[in-house]
Amino acid sequence: DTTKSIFVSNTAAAPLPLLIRNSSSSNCRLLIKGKRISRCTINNAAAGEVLVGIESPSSSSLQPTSSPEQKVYNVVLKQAALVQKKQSTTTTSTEDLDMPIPGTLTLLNEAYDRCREVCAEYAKTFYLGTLLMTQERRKAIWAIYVWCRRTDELVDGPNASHITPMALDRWESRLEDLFQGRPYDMLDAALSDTVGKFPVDIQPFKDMIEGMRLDLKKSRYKNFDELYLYCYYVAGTVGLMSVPVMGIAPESQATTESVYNAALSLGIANQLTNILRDVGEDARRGRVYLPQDELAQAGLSDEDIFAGKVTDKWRNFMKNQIKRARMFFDEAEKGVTQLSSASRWPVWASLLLYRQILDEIEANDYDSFTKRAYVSKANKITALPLAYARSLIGPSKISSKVL
Ligand SMILES: CC(C)=CCC/C(C)=C/CC/C(C)=C/CC/C(C)=C/COP(=O)(O)OP(=O)(O)O
Repeated sequence: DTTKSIFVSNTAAAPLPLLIRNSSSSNCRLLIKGKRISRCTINNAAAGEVLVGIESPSSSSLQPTSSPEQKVYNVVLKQAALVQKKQSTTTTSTEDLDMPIPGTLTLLNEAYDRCREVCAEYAKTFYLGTLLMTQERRKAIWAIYVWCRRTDELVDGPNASHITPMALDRWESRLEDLFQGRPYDMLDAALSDTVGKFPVDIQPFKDMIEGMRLDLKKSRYKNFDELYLYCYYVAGTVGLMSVPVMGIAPESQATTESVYNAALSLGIANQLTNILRDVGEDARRGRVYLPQDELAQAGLSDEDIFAGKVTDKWRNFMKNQIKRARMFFDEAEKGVTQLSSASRWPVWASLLLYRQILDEIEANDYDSFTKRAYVSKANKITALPLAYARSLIGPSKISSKVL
């Protein structure tokens, strides 16, 4: 196994090595060639310096799930295996033989229609993108979106202050029921139908609920390990849920696992971006979703976050955090080309648009305390054709070798 060393140029300082090794090398980790997902640790040894260390598991994934990314990686493997199993049995699929009970089809159509409305209302750009997908796929994405939104609303919505861990347990048993074909309400029925049609595993859904549990009891993250796990729970899971529906291009030679790793990275990148954008808003709710050890290394404390002053220490801290979020976007990019052609455009669009928020944070001189970085309409409009152009590039033998 080879060890690659590339350089990240960093303001005026000399370039510092960014070590990327693959899984069997010691002490360094990143998601390499689809072998495993990883997360990066940043040490700001001195102002302006960044060392992005990427450690690898010291042993195989058969070991007990001790570290966060081992835990996450096992979910990736499980989901990838399910997709492969489904692919190998599709020729004998009984899907079309299922006889709908009279009346259920209309109800189901209504359920999907309601999901469509919610998606169109709350995620306009993404909704437009889903219209490019096949009918079956877009309905499935709407159903997944609506379930995620409802889950998120349990802890973030108007009734959030009354939410108890017990309510989340009930939500989880509803989830188990719908996966077994026993939906509780109309919107659940749409998802129940979706998970019967596509090889979606229940684990990412359960993990998202786990993320909500975590959010109820935790408002500080000791280090990036802890933050990474949180980001997986609340956003990486969405990537894993989406790929079986979006589909991998039939001509793709990338491993299923590598595509899932990319999807996971996009979720993590989006969530990290969200966190960096919403520092002030979260602080006003008493929450700091930033790694405490990295804050301390940068000479910052919670008090500085609550005071909300943009200082050089803060700017340097943010530069490193933004760099890390961009690395996750870069990893995600490698997987988008492997998706089925109609799914690539909306994914590129969301990637390009969300990544631009990081540019906006920079343009705001890192003031995420009083400003909410957003992408202007003009920038949105230019991103869409760019996303479209990129979506025309599909898997090639060369790119699959890179993965
Ligand atoms: C890259 C490959 C192979 C596949 C794509 C897989 C996908 C769709 C990944 C994306 C996962 C995703 C959309 C995660 C959610 C992340 C997130 C932080 C959403 C923010 O939601 P809101 O809080 O509603 O956002 P705003 O506050 O910006 O409106």
